[in-house]
Amino acid sequence: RERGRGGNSGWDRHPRAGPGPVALGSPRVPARGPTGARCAPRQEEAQAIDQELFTEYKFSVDQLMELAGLSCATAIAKAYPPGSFTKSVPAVLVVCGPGNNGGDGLVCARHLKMFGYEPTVYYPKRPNKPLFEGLTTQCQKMDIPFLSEFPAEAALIDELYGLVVDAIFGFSFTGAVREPFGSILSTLEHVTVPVASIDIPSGWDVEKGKADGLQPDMLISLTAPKKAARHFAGRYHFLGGRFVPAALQKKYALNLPPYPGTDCVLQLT
Ligand SMILES: NC(=O)C1=CN([C@@H]2O[C@H](COP(=O)(O)OP(=O)(O)OC[C@H]3O[C@@H](n4cnc5c(N)ncnc54)[C@H](O)[C@@H]3O)[C@@H](O)[C@H]2O)[C@H](O)CC1
Ligand SMILES: [K+]
Repeated sequence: RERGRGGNSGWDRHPRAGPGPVALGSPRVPARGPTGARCAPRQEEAQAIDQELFTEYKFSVDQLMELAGLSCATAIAKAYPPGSFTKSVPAVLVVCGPGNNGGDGLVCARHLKMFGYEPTVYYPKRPNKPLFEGLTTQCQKMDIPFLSEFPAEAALIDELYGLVVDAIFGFSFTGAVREPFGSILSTLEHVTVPVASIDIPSGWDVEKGKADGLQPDMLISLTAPKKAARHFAGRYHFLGGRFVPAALQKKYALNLPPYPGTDCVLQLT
């Protein structure tokens, strides 16, 4: 399947409410919306908002991760409904990293299973913490397989799966990619099935992006699109993580576009 190039999502210049289902293969053109919005947290700012949600607003990580992962599965179901897969089953490979982005991936995998997909998880570096152990057990108890090795060839991923979820790194990624994630990302850069990245395309500098790095077909920005999102050129850009209280949005001048109705995601492009 050819991966779309929808152009820069332009969310920072033209944020909008963009409800409605998406047909695979029909890239959407960003609508013109109100200008002057500023919803591009820098890396430290994204981390500060995250911390404030925990320390001042007394949310727990589990709560926010559940909402983040649910947003990701919901956005995926809108862009790639199970019936749009060309394979006999809607098989999805979810690649999870060592931090909270990886936790979002585990939650996303669980909800994808609930939505009728056949997710498989690859989770090579598992933190020794009850939260991640619990999320792993939940997936295992739901008959979600965990791979013991990453497929060596991109072609094998293309053959077995119709979609890859990139939950390797989020807003705390810095420096050069360390193994085993360097090899994993090199393989993922060559797959032809769509890649959906959670929060930030893994391996990208959180602010500057990475021109020769992973180029996902979908980006699900959580809380607010990060600075690097302006370099996203895939077809689908969604906003998820509808949990930032109005006062916090105001404090950081996030100027987020309104979510439609009771939806937990908003399509930006
Ligand atoms: N407030 C929200 O919007 C929420 C966002 N969530 C998600 O959490 C991530 C950020 O999670 P965090 O644990 O801070 O970091 P990461 O997952 O990005 O990664 C940290 C992890 O990665 C390792 N690491 C860092 N750099 C490298 C490198 N160069 N090579 C190899 N490994 C690296 C580091 O050691 C850590 O182990 C955010 O993006 C959202 O996806 C939460 O779900 C809560 C709500
Ligand atoms: K990611």
